[in-house]
Amino acid sequence: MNLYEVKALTKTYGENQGKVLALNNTSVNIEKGKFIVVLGPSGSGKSTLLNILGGMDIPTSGQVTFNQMDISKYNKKQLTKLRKEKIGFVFQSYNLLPSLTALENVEFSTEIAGLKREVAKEAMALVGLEERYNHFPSQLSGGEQQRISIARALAKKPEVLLCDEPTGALDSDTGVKILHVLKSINKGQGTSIIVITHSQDIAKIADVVIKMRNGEVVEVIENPTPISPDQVNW
Ligand SMILES: Nc1ncnc2c1ncn2[C@@H]1O[C@H](COP(=O)(O)OP(=O)(O)OP(=O)(O)O)[C@@H](O)[C@H]1O
Repeated sequence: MNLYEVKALTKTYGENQGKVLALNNTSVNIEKGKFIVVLGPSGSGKSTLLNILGGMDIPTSGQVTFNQMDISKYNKKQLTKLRKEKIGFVFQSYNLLPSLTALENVEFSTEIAGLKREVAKEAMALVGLEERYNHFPSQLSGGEQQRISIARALAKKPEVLLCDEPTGALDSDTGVKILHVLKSINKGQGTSIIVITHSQDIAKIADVVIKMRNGEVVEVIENPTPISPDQVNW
């Protein structure tokens, strides 16, 4: 079963001489429930693709379906609802609200999604931070802040977690811990996970690697034997 079907997707930014072709008539299917890595050099269109999959940006042309729904035709209101209810985002920067505690940051997301408050605590437990409810972001390490941002993304019970370089700002030990958290959510909750990375080594933990170059998906590689995050050569 496909979570996403991307057909002939093109995205251009700017106009005339300043025009940039970020995605160039590219197609790919993304299976449900998998741990997917999108791998490619800087400027190859990874973030642009992820932003369109997450309903944060709209294509110039082409089609994107999410659970067979054509989200490339969605208006702003429909995209907001999609992001609010179905998609969890994790970025390299944690984007936590500094004046809210860890738990309040996570509850914020639960409330927006219209779920019960307990879901926030469940999400904190999934990332192993039950003991940090009342800490403010400034009192937490980078890795802990990233785990809170993952909990916040999980606190709306999303179908998919879209992660743009989630370990980009972390040292190797902390990065490995974050990859373990993402893997355990994928295996334990069945949440589909899509991670962007430049790293060939991180890509080895994925079930499927989508390789991008010059705005196109150039290869989709199934990996029957993904390695554990502990084995990643950082
Ligand atoms: N909002 C924007 N306005 C103009 N150009 C953009 C915009 N966003 C992306 N681009 C351009 O589109 C191309 C693809 O960018 P994108 O961020 O998708 O690549 P990427 O593979 O994620 O790169 P990186 O790994 O460096 O983040 C780049 O040439 C980039 O400069």
